[in-house]
Amino acid sequence: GACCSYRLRDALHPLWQSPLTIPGGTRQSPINIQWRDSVYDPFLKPLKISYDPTTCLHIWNNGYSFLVEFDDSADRSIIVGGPLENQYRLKQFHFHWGAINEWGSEHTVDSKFYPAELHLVHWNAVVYPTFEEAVMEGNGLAVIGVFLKLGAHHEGLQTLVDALPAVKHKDTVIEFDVFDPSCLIPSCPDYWTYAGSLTTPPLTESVTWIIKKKPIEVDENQLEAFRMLLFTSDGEEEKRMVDNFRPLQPLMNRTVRSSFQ
Ligand SMILES: COc1ccc(/C(C)=C/C(=O)O)cc1
Ligand SMILES: [Zn+2]
Repeated sequence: GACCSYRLRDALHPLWQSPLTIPGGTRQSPINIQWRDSVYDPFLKPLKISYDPTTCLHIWNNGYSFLVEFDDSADRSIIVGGPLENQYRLKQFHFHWGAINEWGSEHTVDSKFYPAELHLVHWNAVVYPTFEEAVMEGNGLAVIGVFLKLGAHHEGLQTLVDALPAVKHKDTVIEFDVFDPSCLIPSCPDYWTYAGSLTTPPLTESVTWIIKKKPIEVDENQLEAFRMLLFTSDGEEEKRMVDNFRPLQPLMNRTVRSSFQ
């Protein structure tokens, strides 16, 4: 008789019970950045970062990471230049990290994981009226990725680390009203850039990624502070917030460009 066709279920990721791969996705993130395959683009501009520390609002444990959110009702904290055609407004930043220092970043460089990765999420308020709409558009978002490596104590990060016990549980928030995220971005101007996606649901293919070549250094206590956060709400059985990174996605028909030779 007619053989029945089996539809393989999309592999589900334990963290968010959503498919690991977006059906038909051609520009998913994160990816491995093979340094020797990246192409130097002399037309790439320097990235210009202008943040107003007083736009900082609060820190929120959303059950997947901790987000530091900003007032994006005006062009007060913006980035422009680099691969971008418009200026983009800072909305929030967050991190991804591992249970141990051997892994934790989302992107890898020549298949090497860093213990953590910072994402500064910006949206194109020149073209789109709201963040939610920009999330759905190919040129809607720009995310700066910064690798964290184990090393010296990071003074600027410590003010953030000191606030984390107050957002230990999912859905807790603490006011955090002056912070300049540019202290978390290496002064070295070198970056890679490629067209990709969000790495948590809705996983939309709306991100111009700008991945800084140089990592920042943080110490063991600071990484451990991330690992004492919880995925779970107060009163639930405690699950440590660790390994909140998405698996690597296929490069498909994409080129990673570098701003440096
Ligand atoms: C509209 O809902 C959204 C949820 C998450 C995100 C981000 C910014 C995800 C990520 O960082 O991968 C955007 C919109
Ligand atoms: Zn992220």
